Amino acid sequence: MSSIQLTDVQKHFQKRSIIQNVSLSIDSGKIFGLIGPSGCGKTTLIKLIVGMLKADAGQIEVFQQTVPNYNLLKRIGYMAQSDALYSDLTGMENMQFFAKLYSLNKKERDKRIAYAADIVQLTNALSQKVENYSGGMKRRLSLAIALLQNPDILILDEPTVGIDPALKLTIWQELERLKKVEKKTILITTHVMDEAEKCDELALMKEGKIIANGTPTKLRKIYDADTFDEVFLRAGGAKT
Ligand SMILES: Nc1ncnc2c1ncn2[C@@H]1O[C@H](COP(=O)(O)OP(=O)(O)OP(=O)(O)O)[C@@H](O)[C@H]1O
Repeated sequence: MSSIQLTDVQKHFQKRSIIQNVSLSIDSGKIFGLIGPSGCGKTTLIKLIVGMLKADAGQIEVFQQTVPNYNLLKRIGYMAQSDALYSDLTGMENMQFFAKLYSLNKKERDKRIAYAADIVQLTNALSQKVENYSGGMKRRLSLAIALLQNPDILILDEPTVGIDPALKLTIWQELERLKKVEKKTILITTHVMDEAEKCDELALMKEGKIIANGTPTKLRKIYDADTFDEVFLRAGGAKT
């Protein structure tokens, strides 16, 4: 069953067509990767799914409900590409703020904050002000906030940028666990080709269109490529 369904979605910015007739179905309980060159429209597509942008044409449904829909907000955890954090507050204060926004009660709040901080290994840094965090720490805090409300769908825009390989591994292990054990649906954008390999399904975007989709194995076959770097380069028209 699909959690996210897009039908002929279009979006323009100042008469420039950014998303062109995109149709896509994302199954429940899968990790779905959106890949493609910088500027191809991945973030725009994600913002349309979250309901932060309105499509000019087409239909977007999440759990069979048309987006935007207030009831869906609680069911979607969204991690944006640019961190939306309060830099003069501590990590803990940021987490508390968002947990209250999601209407979690005190007991749930404490439990979810402890869980999310542990996953991104920020427990010991929660008393520091965010203005003193490194770029990677801010990304980790943003990811923790997306995990806070225990959403059915996690939408993560380049979640592992600036995060070291060991922690990246931990985060991927948790994403796998969330998928397998908690049956979450995870939509992720990435430029990192070894992460693309870890997704169950992928959509390859170019200039606002989805030019191929399927499992990593299928995409490698389509582009007659051994690695995902090759898929990416060949899809972009590069001669390899
Ligand atoms: N609010 C906006 N107004 C005008 N143009 C925009 C706006 N947001 C995005 N764009 C343009 O839309 C195109 C797609 O941008 P988008 O951020 O969706 O790409 P992306 O694939 O996520 O890129 P990256 O991988 O670099 O994050 C770009 O050319 C960008 O400049």
